[in-house]
Amino acid sequence: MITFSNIYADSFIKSHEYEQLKPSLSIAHEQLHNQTGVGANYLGWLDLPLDLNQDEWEQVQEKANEIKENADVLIVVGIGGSYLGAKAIISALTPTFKRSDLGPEVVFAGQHLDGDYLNDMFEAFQDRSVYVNVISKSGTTTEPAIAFRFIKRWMEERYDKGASKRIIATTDAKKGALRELAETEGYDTFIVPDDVGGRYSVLTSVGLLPIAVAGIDILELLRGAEQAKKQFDVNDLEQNEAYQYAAFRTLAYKKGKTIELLATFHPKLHELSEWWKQLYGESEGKDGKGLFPASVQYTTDLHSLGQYVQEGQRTMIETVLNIRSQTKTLHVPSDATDLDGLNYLSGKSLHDINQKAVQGAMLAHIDGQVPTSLIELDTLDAKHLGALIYFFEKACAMSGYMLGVNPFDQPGVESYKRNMFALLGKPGYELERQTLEKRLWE
Ligand SMILES: O=P(O)(O)OC[C@H]1O[C@](O)(CO)[C@@H](O)[C@@H]1O
Repeated sequence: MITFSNIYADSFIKSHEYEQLKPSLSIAHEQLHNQTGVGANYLGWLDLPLDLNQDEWEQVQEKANEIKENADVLIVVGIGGSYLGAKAIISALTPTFKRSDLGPEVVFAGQHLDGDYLNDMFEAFQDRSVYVNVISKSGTTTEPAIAFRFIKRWMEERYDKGASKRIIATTDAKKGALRELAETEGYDTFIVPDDVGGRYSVLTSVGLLPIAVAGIDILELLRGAEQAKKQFDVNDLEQNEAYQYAAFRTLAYKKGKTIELLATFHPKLHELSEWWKQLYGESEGKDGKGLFPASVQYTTDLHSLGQYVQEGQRTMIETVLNIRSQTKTLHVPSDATDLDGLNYLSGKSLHDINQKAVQGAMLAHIDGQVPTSLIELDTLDAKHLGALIYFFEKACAMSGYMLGVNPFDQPGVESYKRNMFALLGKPGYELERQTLEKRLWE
């Protein structure tokens, strides 16, 4: 279902190096599965594919059905792990150009602080039936909290007391500002489990509700993850392709590479790259360590960043994420005049042409001394994406442990927040405000 190959990088990383990494991999595996490593309170994601009970799944699906019946639009309010997973799966599995007969459109808010975006949204959806899913595990994240204040007011102006029936909160089971607000307002709620961090939460109701509203089969997604769990929980480098990926990137880092580029050739995977960047960036980028996770979307970016990848500083590795087969594809028509010189491609599918671009780019980048690996899905569907989520999460946790960091915290994210609160004049930040303002230019 999912395969990983590092054969294209074997001149850069030799087989004895993988051999020598095996003890570290085994230790990381034991730490994860025996819950003896750092951050062991946040390992709930390891069992999500098996744990989601029938009741919970049915409640999510039932609420999704209600929204599908009554709404034209679902606004999902959240940032980071509270929206990236759902956005990734929905973009991958629904048509790029939305058709109104395909159920509610799922859109996102609260992922930045731009007022134009909210204004545009209110204008666009003024005459459409709207539901809102506000998602915040902590309940205190500034961007979604501010966006939700605006959206809540707008919903109340439109639906009066009926607004509370159209707003669903996904948050902590017991504590936090959003939990309190939801209880006061009488919103329906879903729970973010205590032991699952935001960036590992796509297979909880955080991701599953918006994904189900978009018409995607969430059971298939979970089945895919369950199958992946069997495959990627095996403590054996030869058998476990998630561990091979973790080993590849770990060894590349040890040999001085500082950037990992995730390259896709399918625009529908663009948002999945965004999800991947948060997963790896927040999990590994700490204590002065970690590969910087960046992404490119080919072939588009072969005409911009491709130049750098081919000939710029040799600091990166590339991980190509490819889809082997496409069910619906177009075939190049033949043309009597052949003025564009493309008749040599007549009858070929666009997918096959894209695959030649994958091969051509990989070989070129290998020649350009970029160690390149390949992750492949047989096809793009809910089951494969469920498996891919588990593959990346498992490889990320393993890489983090081998790197010697806590892959489940994100202390660095707090620094900008403290400064922003101080500069905004939040009570309690008076001293910091003075110091910061002195440092600012007039
Ligand atoms: O769901 P919350 O608590 O609003 O957090 C959203 C995101 O913010 C972060 O905590 C970083 O600020 C991420 O780790 C998380 O995914």
